[in-house]
Amino acid sequence: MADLKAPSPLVTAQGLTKDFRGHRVLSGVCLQLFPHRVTGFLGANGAGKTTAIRMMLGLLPGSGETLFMGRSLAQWRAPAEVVGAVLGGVAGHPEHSVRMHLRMVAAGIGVPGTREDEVLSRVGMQEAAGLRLGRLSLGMGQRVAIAQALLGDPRVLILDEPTNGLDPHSVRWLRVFLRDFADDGRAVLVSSHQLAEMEQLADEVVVLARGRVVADTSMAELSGIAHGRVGVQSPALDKLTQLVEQQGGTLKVTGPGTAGITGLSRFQVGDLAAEHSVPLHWLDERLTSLEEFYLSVADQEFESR
Ligand SMILES: Nc1ncnc2c1ncn2[C@@H]1O[C@H](COP(=O)(O)OP(=O)(O)OP(=O)(O)O)[C@@H](O)[C@H]1O
Repeated sequence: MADLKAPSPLVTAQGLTKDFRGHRVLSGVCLQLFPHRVTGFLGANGAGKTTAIRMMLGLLPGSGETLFMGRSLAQWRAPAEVVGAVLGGVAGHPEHSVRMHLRMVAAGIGVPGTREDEVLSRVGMQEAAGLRLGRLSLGMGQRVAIAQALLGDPRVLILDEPTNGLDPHSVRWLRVFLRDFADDGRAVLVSSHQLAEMEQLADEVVVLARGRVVADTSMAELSGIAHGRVGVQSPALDKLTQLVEQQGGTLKVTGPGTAGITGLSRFQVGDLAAEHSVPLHWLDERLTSLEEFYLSVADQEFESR
């Protein structure tokens, strides 16, 4: 039954597909971003996260579609009010002060006068307004990049690997900041290949492996699977669900063809599947990390192509 209270997504990306020189790097990627939610975009280096994010923002051509509150970004009169993006550190003239830089970006996107001080205070950088861009530490540069993304007061924030190179203090700050931003009814997409960090940052998670979504679930569910459930991949999950439930277990679908099972051991699940001719493409239990989980699924995906 449909959940009547489920909020509508602020962002819907569908069928994102991209080839680079005849090589497919994204295959039909779909994801949704919801208000009040921090969604993690998790995948190893080269999985396709940056490509997908750039396509969503209209910075890279390809097939598929991304709608922000029902419209493509190009249809919005003021896209900076819809989405802010952090795609690496702050890019500007190294001799410009932080304030000057933000003022110039604000003028470029049609944001009036004094908003730079407001966004600097949002990221705790009021004191740094007079510093030159070229003298900022990595962590400060990241905060200024976030301040820049906030200039248009966007409903959605998209950050590509924002924790790269950050010290633990800055990562903690980012967690609190993203939580506050989402609590205000906004949506966040944050990509990372660092699994432990993602577990702290995100409520929902979309796992990308070799250009495909291999899991789309809550972080709690994924952590549960990774840390002590039986994970399965099968083209016959409906039949497997019935069998598992008959045996007193529970099966939760976590992504295309993947699921987590509780209440049965992997031996029981394997035997049950064999007895009823349910094909299993992957079966594992008590994985120690999310990385093992998604690499196992990715390898299975890759081999079955
Ligand atoms: N401009 C390009 N030309 C050719 N291949 C590209 C280009 N950009 C990305 N790729 C390839 O596309 C694949 C996905 O890259 P992408 O940068 O999207 O991955 P990622 O998940 O963001 O990884 P990372 O964290 O390393 O940036 C990789 O195999 C990469 O080599």
